Amino acid sequence: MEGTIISFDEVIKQYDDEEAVLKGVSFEIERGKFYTLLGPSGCGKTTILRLIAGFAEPTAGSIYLNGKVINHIPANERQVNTVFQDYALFPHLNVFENVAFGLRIKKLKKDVITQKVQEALRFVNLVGYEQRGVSEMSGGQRQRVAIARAIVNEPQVLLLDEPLSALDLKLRTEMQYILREMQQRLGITFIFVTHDQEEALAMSDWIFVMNEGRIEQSGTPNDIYDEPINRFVADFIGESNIVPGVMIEDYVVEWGGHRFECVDAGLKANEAVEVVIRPEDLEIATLEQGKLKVRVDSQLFRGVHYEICCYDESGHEWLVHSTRKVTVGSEIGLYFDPEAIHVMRFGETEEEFDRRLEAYGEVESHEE
Ligand SMILES: Nc1ncnc2c1ncn2[C@@H]1O[C@H](COP(=O)(O)OP(=O)(O)OP(=O)(O)O)[C@@H](O)[C@H]1O
Repeated sequence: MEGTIISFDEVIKQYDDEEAVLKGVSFEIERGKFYTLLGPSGCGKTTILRLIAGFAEPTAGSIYLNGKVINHIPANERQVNTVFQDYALFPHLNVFENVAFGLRIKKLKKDVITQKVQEALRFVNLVGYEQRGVSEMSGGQRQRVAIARAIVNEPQVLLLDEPLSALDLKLRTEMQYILREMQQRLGITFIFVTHDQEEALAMSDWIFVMNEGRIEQSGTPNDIYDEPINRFVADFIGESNIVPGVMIEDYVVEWGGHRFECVDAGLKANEAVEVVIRPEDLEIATLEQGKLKVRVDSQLFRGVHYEICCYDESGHEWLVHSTRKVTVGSEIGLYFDPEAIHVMRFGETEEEFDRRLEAYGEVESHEE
């Protein structure tokens, strides 16, 4: 079923007399997609999950589930389940009993419970582990038991609070694939919390980037990576080179005393802007071919690429990811395509950014 399943309308959450943890958050979640709340520690991600689950109530604003306000509906009456960071499994129970727990509370018949638990275990690939104590399992296996326990209740929404953070890198990557695949097979809406930007980019249909109780930007992983709307998002999602510049006119931006062709438009002439170029979009070139002249300061081998730190004539630092090795101390050129430049307005909000893109689209279609 398509359509909105959860929405937040200007939700504020304040604990005691302290500064609000959520400062007016609005968003819509569509059925059957994989959403990620991404942001630094303390920005309010877990608070959003707690509000959706019913473990906390908003101070102001409304939360809707299937079109109905659920601000005061108790947690056990919402078709929502949570997988916590520490899995919250019962250590003294075996796998079967951990997964069956919620069903026993609902007093379902024994054979129905067995059938549902088997189905959930099949889903997470743990058939045969029914009698195993959860304390005798690996982190990844325990994670899968926690997921089985959540999906056995057939929730409409599954909330996952940093479920992979306790795993080592290899297992985490493996679980990212498994979770993503599981979400697509189940067709349940997943709302996943992480502070790991690579994890968010790899797994999500849609990302909300949060900072200090607000959503800074929302969009597909590509939107957010390619078109960050401000310095916070550009810095938080991947590594970026950010320089102050001036928009001369549509498709021409200037910084460090040089003008460059770009693909951005819709800003005011002579407007002060910030220019973003990703390190992997800078190519090592000769001094003649390069658009920027820089001196190589340091170079680190990172396995797939070299991470090269350079400085231009005005002392600005440029980070380059390249498979080519350079000589530290040498002068080199850096080449980039006009598409590699992304121009951001200072402190632009998401609404302003959307309006600018829309206005720009109208200009484009007039010209056709
Ligand atoms: N029950 C509570 N009482 C008072 N303050 C709280 C409570 N729960 C959370 N907070 C505060 O709310 C802010 C946001 O916390 P939240 O757990 O939502 O952030 P987060 O983005 O999930 O962070 P993390 O990634 O570290 O879990 C923090 O400053 C936290 O100290």
